[in-house]
Amino acid sequence: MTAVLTADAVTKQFAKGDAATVALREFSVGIEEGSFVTVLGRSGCGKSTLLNMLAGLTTPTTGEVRYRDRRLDGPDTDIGYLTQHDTLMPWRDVRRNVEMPLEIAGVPAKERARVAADLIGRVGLSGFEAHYPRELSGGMRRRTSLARMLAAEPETLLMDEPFGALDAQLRTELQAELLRLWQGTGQTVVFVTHDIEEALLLGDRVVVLGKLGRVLLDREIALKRPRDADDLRVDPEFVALHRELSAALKEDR
Ligand SMILES: Nc1ncnc2c1ncn2[C@@H]1O[C@H](COP(=O)(O)OP(=O)(O)OP(=O)(O)O)[C@@H](O)[C@H]1O
Repeated sequence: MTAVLTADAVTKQFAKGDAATVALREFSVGIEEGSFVTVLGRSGCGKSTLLNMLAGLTTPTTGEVRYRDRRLDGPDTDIGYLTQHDTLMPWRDVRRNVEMPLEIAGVPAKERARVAADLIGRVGLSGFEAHYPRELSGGMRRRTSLARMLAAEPETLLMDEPFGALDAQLRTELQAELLRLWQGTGQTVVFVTHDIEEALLLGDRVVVLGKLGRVLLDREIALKRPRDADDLRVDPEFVALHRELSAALKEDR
């Protein structure tokens, strides 16, 4: 098994005036190529800080992050990042938002339009190409962001509670869509969530974090795919895993 993305004893400390906050202490992980890893943890345990470091956006205070055989010390076009909050350009419509990474990469206009149309269709937004972000619902904005991230064809996707702000029904829909889009691509995904069910529904492996990013549990999830949220809830294997993860989270008081 090859780890494509690794964090080796990373510590992140933020300084503010004379005070310092440690967000993550001596954290290590190896993410296998092609796997879907969910990182589960309570608010404030350092999940976003970790993802920012895996994205090359934040430099660790000590330790290092490596992508393939190189040290990551800045953003990398092989790594896509879907943040918690919308970062769509308000002055660009859906099509032009999705085309943005392709524009940056210098892809010719015709090819950009073709790729964007295909992705917009795949995330279920056909007919909304000319809508601006303010004219879309929260779920549609998330879909646009997802399409924009996929347009760059990153090998690795980092996702920070991307569906956290959505209602339960929409969330289930987007989780299913994400799995559909991911399956068979060979892309590596690191998906951060504070929701046990989401972590189990999506992941091949769940890493449970406690305070300061302490690894409370690192568990393979062998539940059969495709996974359906309604079926899973009554699956004894899922129920047992849910209990195990819930106990791990409680352990960290
Ligand atoms: N830029 C920053 N400056 C100072 N402290 C920070 C900064 N970013 C994060 N922290 C601190 O680091 C800790 C971890 O924050 P982080 O956002 O990584 O947690 P999280 O697990 O993603 O939380 P949530 O689930 O609420 O988003 C917190 O104590 C936070 O206050």
